[in-house]
This record gives sequence, structure tokens and C-alpha cells, in this order.
Amino acid sequence: MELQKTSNGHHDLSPDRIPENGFDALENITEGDTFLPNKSNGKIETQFTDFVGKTSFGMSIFNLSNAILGSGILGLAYAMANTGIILFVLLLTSMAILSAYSIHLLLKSAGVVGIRAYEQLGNRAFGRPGKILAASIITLNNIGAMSSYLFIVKIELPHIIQGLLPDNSDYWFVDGRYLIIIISVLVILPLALMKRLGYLGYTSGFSLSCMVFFLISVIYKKFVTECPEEHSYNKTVPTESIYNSTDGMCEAKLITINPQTAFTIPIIAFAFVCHPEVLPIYTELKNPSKKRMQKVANISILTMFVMYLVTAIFGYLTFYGNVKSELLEMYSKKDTLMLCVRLAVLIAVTLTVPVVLFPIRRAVLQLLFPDKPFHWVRHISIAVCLLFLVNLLVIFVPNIRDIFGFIGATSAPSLIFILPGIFYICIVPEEQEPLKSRPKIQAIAFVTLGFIFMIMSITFIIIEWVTGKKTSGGH
Ligand SMILES: NC(=O)C[C@H](N)C(=O)O
Repeated sequence: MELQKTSNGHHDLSPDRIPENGFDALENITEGDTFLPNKSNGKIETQFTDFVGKTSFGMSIFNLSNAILGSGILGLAYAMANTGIILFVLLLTSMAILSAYSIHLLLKSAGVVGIRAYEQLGNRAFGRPGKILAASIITLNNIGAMSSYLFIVKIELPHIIQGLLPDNSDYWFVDGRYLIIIISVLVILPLALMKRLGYLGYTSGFSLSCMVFFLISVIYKKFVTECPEEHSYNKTVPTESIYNSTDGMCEAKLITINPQTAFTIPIIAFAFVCHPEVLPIYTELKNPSKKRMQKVANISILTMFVMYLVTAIFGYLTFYGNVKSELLEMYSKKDTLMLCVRLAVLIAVTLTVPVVLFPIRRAVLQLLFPDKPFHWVRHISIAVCLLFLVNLLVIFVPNIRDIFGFIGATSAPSLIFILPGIFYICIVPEEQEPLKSRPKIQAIAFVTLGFIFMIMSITFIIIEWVTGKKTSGGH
């Protein structure tokens, strides 16, 4: 059976298996006697005795690729414009490798104790506070992902409507702020009120096809679009190019640094987050073994790496220094092909919003009302509050870059680097790997790197926000 979407809006064990109000229920399954540590060949291996995964190797790759792929792809050309091609490729490659290493740490920790959910690793490492911490970071990440999806609606729906209108008049219904409220109330809320995700969980195939369609169009457009010499988007701070002496907006830079470079690592980190999905997908895998799951992860990461690189390069080589933090926004409103791409991406992200909302609500219910049975009032009010909060955020945040930046600098390094490293250090027993053994030292270095990324990114982003506001008086 295919997985359903979960923590970052992607895949989940079927709701029939994990009850709506379910972290503790999950904990009973995962940490009870359903997993039998099996000491064969002198190695401790844990088997999922209650559950036989049925998802094939290929389907698992598809599911994990879907978990990785999201709105992050739209920000990568902007990231490349602010680092230059070489620096970007180096950073993207490093993040892909580190992301695969992080999955190795998660799989190894999960293998020791037989756990199938990210939060449960937190529980195993630090008890309830660990579980609450992991759940809160996943929730923050999901709220960020949800906001970025809704932000795309805010930017793109007006473009689609304008593309269909004969004139360019500024009607109220081409204002993205009103449109997201309308879409939230008429489309997202009713879907979010369903008791179960049902078929919504299966939209992943559709989303992936939309993104492939987007990718092909971005490549095609590179060859038929002239670089806009004079674009309405004004850079407020001059670009300082190390490699090129001239500062033309229509030439490719190999290495460049400017204040917006601060957003590069967060955008790339955001784009690779899929880590809360890895263990549920592992549980569903047919003939599961760590090696097999690592292969699934490596292939998915490699595929997404190629997709990200191609999008960034062709997006950048179409618009060069003019490119905005949401690539789609750059294309002409009157272009029929791009109108179709916009529509496809828009439907995909709109359907993903309620799917991302479900796990957030589950976490909130679990944290605030742990032992209470299902109740419609709680179910509905949490969805309404979450949507209200995300709408407010999307209305007041001026740029999708700020969402990528904030989430990519806080929850993304925590989910990719800090938590998996710490879980590994705490969960893998000293007898098996002492603190001074190579794998543990590597894990410690990995956690440190995560903290460095986090502190560096947050500092640079705050500096950019403060100085950027001073020079431009807002955006
Ligand atoms: N936080 C996430 O789940 C982001 C996802 N990797 C994306 O690119 O949209």
C-alpha cells in the first residue's frame, strides 16, 4: 500500500494504523513488545514483528522523493543567483551528502531500539521532553512548509487570473491576500475537516508529475526567453562579484557573494528536509533492512539533487541576477504554457496544505489533550486556528524567501543535523560504540556543524533583514 502524507506533508502510515490522536498509541506499538531485538550473528537487530511492510523498493524511492520535493525547488534559482554557479553546486552537493549521512544516523538509531517514528527517537533519547522537542520542531517545520505552499497560492493565483483576463486592471479578486483567504475557507478548510486524510494522501503522484512538468518547462523556457535587462525588481544592495569584475544582471556568475547569500544554506536545507518521513517509509518497506533503506534514501536524494540542480541552473540562466525567490513568478503572465504550469503547481500545493495540517493537528492534540478521545470541536477548532495563523503569516510576510530563510535556519538544521546526531550519540549504547569511537566522533562533529549552520544562518539573516529594511524601507 502506498504511504499517506505526514509530518512535512508527505507520507504516513495509513490512518487506520496510526490513530488520529496518536503519538502515545504509536509509542505503544513502537516501544512495546511488538519489536523483538534479535541477537543473531552477534549483532543486535530489531524486527518489526507486528507489521509486514508491503511497499516495493521502487515505490519507496518514489515516496521518499515526494517527501523531499516541495516548494523549496522554487527558491533554488534565487539561491544560485546569490552564490554563483560553482559555490551553489558545492553547497547543494554537500547538503545532499550530509542529508544522506543524517538518514544513516536515523536508521542506525532506529535499528538499535526498533522505533519507527522520528519523535519516538526523541523519547528514547531524552524521555517525554525529547519527544515534545522533536514534535515541536516537526510542527514548526510543517507550519513553515504550509505557509510556503499558501504563499505560492498568494503569488500565483493572481497571475493565473490576470492571464485569463483581457486587461491588466487591478480588480480586488487579483489581490493574493483575498485569494488565499477565499481558497483557505472554500477549499482547504473543508478538506482539513475530514476525519481522515483518505484519498488526499495519494496526491503525491500528482504533485511529482506537476513538478516534472514544471522542470521541463523551465528547461524549455531558457531557450526561448530573453533575459529581462531592466526588471522591476531592484536590488537594494549592490552585488559584489569576486569572480566577475562587471556587475551585469544578465550574465552568469561563477562565484558571487552579497547580503542575500545568507539565505542560500537555509533554502537548500529546507529543500532537502524529509527526515521525519524516513522511518515511516522504512516501516512500510518490503524486506526491510538498513542497507536497503539507505539505498532507497541515496537514490531518492540523488534524483532530487539532479532535479534541483537542473531547475536552479536553467532558472538562473533564464533570468540571471533578476531572478526572484519564487522562480515561477518570473515568467510572463500571458504565456499559455506557463499558465498551465502555474495551474498545475497551484493545484498540487493547495492539495498539500490540508495534508500537512493533519500531522500538526495530531501533534497539538497529543501535546495538549493526551488521553482525550476524538472530539469534533477540538478537531475543527485546531484546524481553524492553524489556518488562521498561517493565513496571517502569509499575508504579512512580504517574501517567500523569509519563510524559506526562517524555517531553513531553525527547524531544517535541527531535523537534518542536530537531532539525528544527538539521537545517535544517546541511543547507540556505549558498549557497542564508545564515545571516542570514530562513528560517535563523526556524529558529534555533525551536530556541531548543524549548530554552526544554524547560528551562522540566523545571524546573517537577521543582519540582512535589518540592513535590507534600512536601505529599502521595507521591501
Ligand atoms: N520542510 C519541508 O518539508 C520542505 C520540503 N523539502 C520542500 O522542499 O518543500
